[in-house]
Amino acid sequence: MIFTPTPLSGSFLVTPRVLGDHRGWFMRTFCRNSFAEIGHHKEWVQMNHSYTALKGTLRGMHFQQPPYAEIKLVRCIAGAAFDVIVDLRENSATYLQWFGAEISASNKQMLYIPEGFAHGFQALTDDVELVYCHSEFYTPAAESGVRYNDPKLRIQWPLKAVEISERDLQHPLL
Ligand SMILES: Cc1cn([C@H]2C[C@H](O)[C@@H](COP(=O)(O)OP(=O)(O)O[C@H]3O[C@@H](C)C(=O)[C@@H](O)[C@H]3O)O2)c(=O)[nH]c1=O
Repeated sequence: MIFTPTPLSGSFLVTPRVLGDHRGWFMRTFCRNSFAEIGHHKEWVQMNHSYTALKGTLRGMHFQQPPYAEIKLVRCIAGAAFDVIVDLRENSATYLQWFGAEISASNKQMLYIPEGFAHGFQALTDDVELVYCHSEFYTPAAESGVRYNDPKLRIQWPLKAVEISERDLQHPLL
């Protein structure tokens, strides 16, 4: 597994080692020993899976408030997505900066998102499926978000945003 730091400290693009043979391929998507290299020691307590039908659909930007802040490990298993994180750690040198990367079923990359970040994505194809590992339980009372088009963030989404949920349109501006 290769951990490539993003410009936002503590977050990584994770490239699994794909072992191919005449049957197809095999890869490890999480290993406690490998992830210890980047200081990950928490347990995953929830795994989620979402399906997004239409290209251009945007979900985010989501996070949970402390004490339910969570680490997420996001992987795309069908289609492709532009995955985005925003650093919301007030004491961070990259506070309010964003980072985005294409994750897809074909590049098999994952994004490791520490606590203190908002996360969202835009579907780059129809029929996008994401799977998530979470270090905290879903806690509706702690759910929070920032607006995908907040002028203070100026996230460069690759496509016109469509099919945004009512909740995501209502997130407060920074
Ligand atoms: C996240 C979540 C949602 N739900 C419910 C709430 C709602 O009825 C339905 C759909 O939820 P949402 O509209 O929040 O789904 P979605 O917009 O896909 O939410 C996801 O967005 C991306 C960007 C993330 O980072 C994820 O952590 C998660 O917040 O599922 C759960 O039951 N458990 C969960 O863990």
